[in-house]
Amino acid sequence: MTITITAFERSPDRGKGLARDMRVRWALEEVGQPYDVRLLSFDAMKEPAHKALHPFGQIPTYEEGDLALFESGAIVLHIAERHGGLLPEDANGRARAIAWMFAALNTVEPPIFDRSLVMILERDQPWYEHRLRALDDIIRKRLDDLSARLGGADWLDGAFSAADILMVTVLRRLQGSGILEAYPNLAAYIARAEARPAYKRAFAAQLAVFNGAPPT
Ligand SMILES: N[C@@H](CCC(=O)N[C@@H](CSCc1ccc([N+](=O)[O-])cc1)C(=O)NCC(=O)O)C(=O)O
Repeated sequence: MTITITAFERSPDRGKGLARDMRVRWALEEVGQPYDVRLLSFDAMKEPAHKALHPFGQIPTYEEGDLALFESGAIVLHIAERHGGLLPEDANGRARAIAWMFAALNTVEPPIFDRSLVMILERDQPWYEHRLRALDDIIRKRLDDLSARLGGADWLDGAFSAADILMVTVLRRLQGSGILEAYPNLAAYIARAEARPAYKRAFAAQLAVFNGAPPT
């Protein structure tokens, strides 16, 4: 059955793969599932047709037969549950991987995403510098603990999993901020993930959209 996801017609991240369709593309590439993409303008996202799929008028969404999903984390989990290779077979390992998925989106991503928003929307506000420093302190606390837990491991908990897809897409948003340089094992973790063929295919596909070329 055809899988269709939604993505920005023209991503504000200028093809850097920071929009949240990237994690869905990556998961689909990891499990070898072909997919179609419906590209949406900002205005189209707010139209009734899309809001019937996504109550908040955002991307990504995922459609397959009579299933329609929103929330990139839930979509990645669905892909991992429907296809092998992204979650451990054993029940405890699977539960731990799902805990790490929640950790990526609930514990690590919020201050990092807020930092992006502050830098875009609040740069001219009197509180900007203080707010940015406060967020950087929270982010460093999270990365201190994540770096200590990862140590010299390749992936968060044993084999590569859906949790690594989410965590790496969260951490990539810090590239260029100067924060990751203090965490060589996290930088190596991201590079390890970016070297995966499935990651490269997903990244190339979203970049092709930004460059206006039809993906090969
Ligand atoms: N929790 C939801 C959040 C979805 C979401 O934030 N979607 C964003 C795009 S990805 C977030 C995002 C936006 C921009 C950049 N960027 O780098 O420019 C990166 C990521 C969106 O549709 N925004 C339009 C709107 O809200 O009206 C999920 O994980 O799926």
